[in-house]
Amino acid sequence: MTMRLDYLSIFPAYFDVLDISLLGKAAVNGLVEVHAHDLRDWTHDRHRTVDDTPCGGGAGMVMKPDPWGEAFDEIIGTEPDSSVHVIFPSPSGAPFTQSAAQELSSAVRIVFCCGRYEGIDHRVIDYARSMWTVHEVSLGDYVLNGGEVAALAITEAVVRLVPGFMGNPESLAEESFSAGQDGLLEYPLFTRPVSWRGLDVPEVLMSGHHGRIAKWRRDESVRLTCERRPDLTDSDFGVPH
Ligand SMILES: CN1CCCC[C@@H]1Cn1ccc2ccc(-c3n[nH]c(N)c3C#N)cc21
Repeated sequence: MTMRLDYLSIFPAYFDVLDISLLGKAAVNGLVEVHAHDLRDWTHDRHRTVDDTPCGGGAGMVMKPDPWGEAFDEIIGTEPDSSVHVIFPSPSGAPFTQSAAQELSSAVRIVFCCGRYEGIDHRVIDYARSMWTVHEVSLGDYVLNGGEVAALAITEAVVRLVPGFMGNPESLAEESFSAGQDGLLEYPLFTRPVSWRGLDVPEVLMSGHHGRIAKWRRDESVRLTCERRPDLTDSDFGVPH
């Protein structure tokens, strides 16, 4: 089943990058289908206006609802369909998580609505909620200038989980935040040369003793998680005292 991805933005060129790397290969293999759209194509004035001053006053400009509605009609349609997932990146959205990426990886259709200025007229989101499955999500607790970078990050997190996308699906199981890692951060990685600029690969990893290697890796994951992400340690991971 091909996953169709649509991107609505006043900077559609942001999504040209999706033609390269693994994502480009996935498109070639028919796993995903990518369509980027210029929101200004649904304006009707000479200046192709997409914004206006905020009702109630305040700084900056707000994105007008009209172009979004007309773009929705043409790109998605005018009939409700809960199988269509519409994503609004927003600093006030719910944190985007690996489990959200996992859920979205089985979607047949995802439409990214990339706002700019101060944001999008809220009625656009309300209308979308009445028609499709809407996700207002945030990439993290910092401010970007628009939703495009978030849409790209979410795309990569989702598409890499689509069955058939990754050459070796087993590699997904050992990653940070994946279910198989018990919510722990990934352990440190090493490869050859064994000694580099006076720095050596931990001896245990060269021992060939799989049990000891597994214990070292688990201990390192617990140590790193306790140090860097105490918020993920909802229980005592048997932290070595
Ligand atoms: C700067 N400007 C005035 C303050 C409010 C935001 C606005 C810019 N802006 C407009 C649309 C839009 C969408 C997402 C984000 C965003 N920022 N940080 C995240 N984690 C984001 C996500 N995901 C920012 C956006």
